[in-house]
Amino acid sequence: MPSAEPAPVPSDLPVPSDLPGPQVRLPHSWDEARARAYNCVVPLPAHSVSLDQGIGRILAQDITALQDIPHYASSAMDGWSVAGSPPWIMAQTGLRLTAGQAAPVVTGGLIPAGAKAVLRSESGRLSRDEDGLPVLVLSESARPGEPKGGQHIRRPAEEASAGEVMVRSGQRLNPVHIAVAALAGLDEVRVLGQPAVKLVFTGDEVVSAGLPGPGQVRDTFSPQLAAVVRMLGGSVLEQQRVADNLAAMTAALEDRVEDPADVIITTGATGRSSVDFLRAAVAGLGGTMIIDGIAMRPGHPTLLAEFPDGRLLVGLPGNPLAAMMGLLTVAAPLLARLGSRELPALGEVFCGSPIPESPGRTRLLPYRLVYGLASPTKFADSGMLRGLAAADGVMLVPPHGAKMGGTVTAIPLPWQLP
Ligand SMILES: Nc1nc2c(c(=O)[nH]1)N[C@H]1C(S)=C(S)[C@@H](COP(=O)(O)OP(=O)(O)OC[C@H]3O[C@@H](n4cnc5c(N)ncnc54)[C@H](O)[C@@H]3O)O[C@H]1N2
Ligand code: MOO
Repeated sequence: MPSAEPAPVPSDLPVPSDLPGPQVRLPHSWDEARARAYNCVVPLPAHSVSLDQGIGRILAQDITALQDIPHYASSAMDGWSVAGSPPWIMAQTGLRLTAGQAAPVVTGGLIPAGAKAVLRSESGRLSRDEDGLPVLVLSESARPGEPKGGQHIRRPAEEASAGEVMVRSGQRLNPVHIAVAALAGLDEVRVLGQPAVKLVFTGDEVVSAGLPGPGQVRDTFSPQLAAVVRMLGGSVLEQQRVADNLAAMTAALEDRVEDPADVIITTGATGRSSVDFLRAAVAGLGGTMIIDGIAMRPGHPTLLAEFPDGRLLVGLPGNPLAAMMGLLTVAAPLLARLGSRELPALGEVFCGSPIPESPGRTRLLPYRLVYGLASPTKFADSGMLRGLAAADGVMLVPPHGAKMGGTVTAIPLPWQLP
């Protein structure tokens, strides 16, 4: 007898589409999802790091000179510290000079008290006076009037006075700023918090080298995601591949002391079929969904969840372009807020071709600017990357489409930002 009940779905097979098609309303519009990702967290606290760890970080406190820089008068030339007019007799090193005395000095060396100038070695020569005593005289190559008062002496506080601000808070620190911090007398700098990110890639069919066989695909995430996450302000702690099963994903998402990530970004397994185990792993670890599906294409399965210990998870779809669009929509604002930065600015472009409606979803289309007009690139299906590689930005086409010549919002690409 045929049963009235539907046949049970074997647990190892994908459930046929209960994923959102055009008829299913996804919980968040693109704008809502982006705002939610920014607003669901607070900035990580500022902290002190050693100077070498400070490069590239954003300064959370002015760098102030702890003493005068330089803090003593020093010579800018190899030669002699001198007082009064030539000839000079040699004084004992370390003692105060009186008029008519000189003492040898090297570049950077301490200028003795009483010295009025430095005579560089080319401009002086050792000689003897009428009594046969050694004296320093001007050489033939000395310039007229040399040495002038204060010549070749680096005065104290010439570069900064004690207490003077040398680098302002808010500055992204380059290597020279770090050298200035050392000059100011600091051993550490206080910087804004920076989210630490762990990347977790799924896909048993994914191969990381060579040519993939039938049913396999070459990994397009590990070569690029860490770099893009860094451009978005995250520091990448590690990248990990996990097998396509619940236990492996659960283990990768568990909190570990040796792996203190603020944010975990996963790729793949975002579908709602029984083989897509990401949601099950999040639920099993007591996680809460903050964003579970976005009315956008590609990238609609992108999710954002929070674990009970405060760690965040961004789940990106496995399709390569969809993942990048999820990254720009959810990870970019999340990392910006955690790192105390503004919500990344959006731009506007003029649309170079009419784009038909697509009810219920925002389309994210990589575009190229041609004569000032933005035209969608080719090769921009969800599973492709060529279109994004060639793009000048990504257009946000609203559900009702766009007219040729009309303005549309555009997301700048992280690798094209100044
Ligand atoms: N019945 C339905 N099926 C699917 C729907 C739907 O609405 N109904 N949506 C499709 C869309 S849209 C997306 S996006 C994907 C999301 O799938 P997952 O996040 O579960 O991703 P996977 O199934 O693991 O992989 C999808 C695709 O991506 C390839 N992939 C994965 N990792 C990599 C990598 N490192 N490098 C290159 N390519 C990768 C993987 O081989 C698959 O081809 O679901 C659709 N299905
Ligand atoms: O919309 Mo899926 O997210 O095509 O890639």
